[in-house]
Amino acid sequence: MRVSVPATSANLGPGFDCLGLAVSLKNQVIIKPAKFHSVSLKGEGSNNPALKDNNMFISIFNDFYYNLTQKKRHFRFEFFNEIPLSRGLGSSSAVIVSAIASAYAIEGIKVDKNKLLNLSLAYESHPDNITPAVMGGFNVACVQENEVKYINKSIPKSLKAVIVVPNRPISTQLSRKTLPFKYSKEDAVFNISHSSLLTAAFMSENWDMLKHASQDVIHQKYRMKHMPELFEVQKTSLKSGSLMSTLSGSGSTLFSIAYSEDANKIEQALKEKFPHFRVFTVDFDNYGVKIEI
Ligand SMILES: Nc1ncnc2c1ncn2[C@@H]1O[C@H](COP(=O)(O)OP(=O)(O)O)[C@@H](O)[C@H]1O
Ligand SMILES: N[C@@H](CCOP(=O)(O)O)C(=O)O
Repeated sequence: MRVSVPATSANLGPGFDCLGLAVSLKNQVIIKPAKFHSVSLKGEGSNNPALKDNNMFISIFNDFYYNLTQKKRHFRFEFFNEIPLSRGLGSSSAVIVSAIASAYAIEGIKVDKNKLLNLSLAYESHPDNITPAVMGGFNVACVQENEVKYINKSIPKSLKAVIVVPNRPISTQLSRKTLPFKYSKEDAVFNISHSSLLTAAFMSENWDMLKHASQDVIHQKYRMKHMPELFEVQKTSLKSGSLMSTLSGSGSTLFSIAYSEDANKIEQALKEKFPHFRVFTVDFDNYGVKIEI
């Protein structure tokens, strides 16, 4: 049984805790029944011993598996991770979604994507990462009475994501603590209007509007000041032709969207200026979690 989940970029500037999209960078896990518990880990996180001994995927999987079957069994878990940890690309959402999907799939129990999304909500209370991780594409989501209400839309092949991953992680939990407790009415209006415009731009494929619509005043500046180089990354990306450039989730990744034909030029400019950061270009993912039994 194999499950793969895409990385996600949440907020997209003004859409704090409500907008997110999926990119074709994936974590994959293969699980087989076995005589003894064993774990193999390749790719991101493979040099982190804690992920072998105390793995969030395995504890969520075990809880769900036991609740579903009332049985305790041993498995071999083979992880192939492409999503960098704690860099704002939804690594924790990918773990949550894939662990729950796997517990169902290993027993051959079908779980529809809406149910999977709402089960994931118990572990990740803001829906802007889990929705694209499950559904793929661009997503607008909110939570009402413990249920995610969302609308999603595919992103065309004519766009690519240019991603800059700094060498320092940022924990989502800690990063949220650096944000103000209160905002002015002006800041609220600024973000509501820009987030609405950004949503309309994605829905109508009005890509030239992204640059104007992706502005935010409620979270990026507070977070990016802890890594001031990110302001330069953002400027360089926009100057080199990206359509928008925003902090990915809570950071530290800077995420840009570009027309496919401009992506290479933007990637090269960023690589030249920020040789100590990882810079790469990927497609968008319009499918979301994939379960193969
Ligand atoms: N591949 C993985 N396997 C197990 N746990 C993971 C994995 N990726 C992330 N995690 C867990 O999620 C935490 C990172 O979550 P978070 O700070 O929200 O970062 P992100 O922005 O990448 O979602 C890690 O410290 C680890 O506990
Ligand atoms: N809306 C959340 C998104 C966190 O995304 P992550 O990928 O950094 O976990 C926030 O801004 O805190």
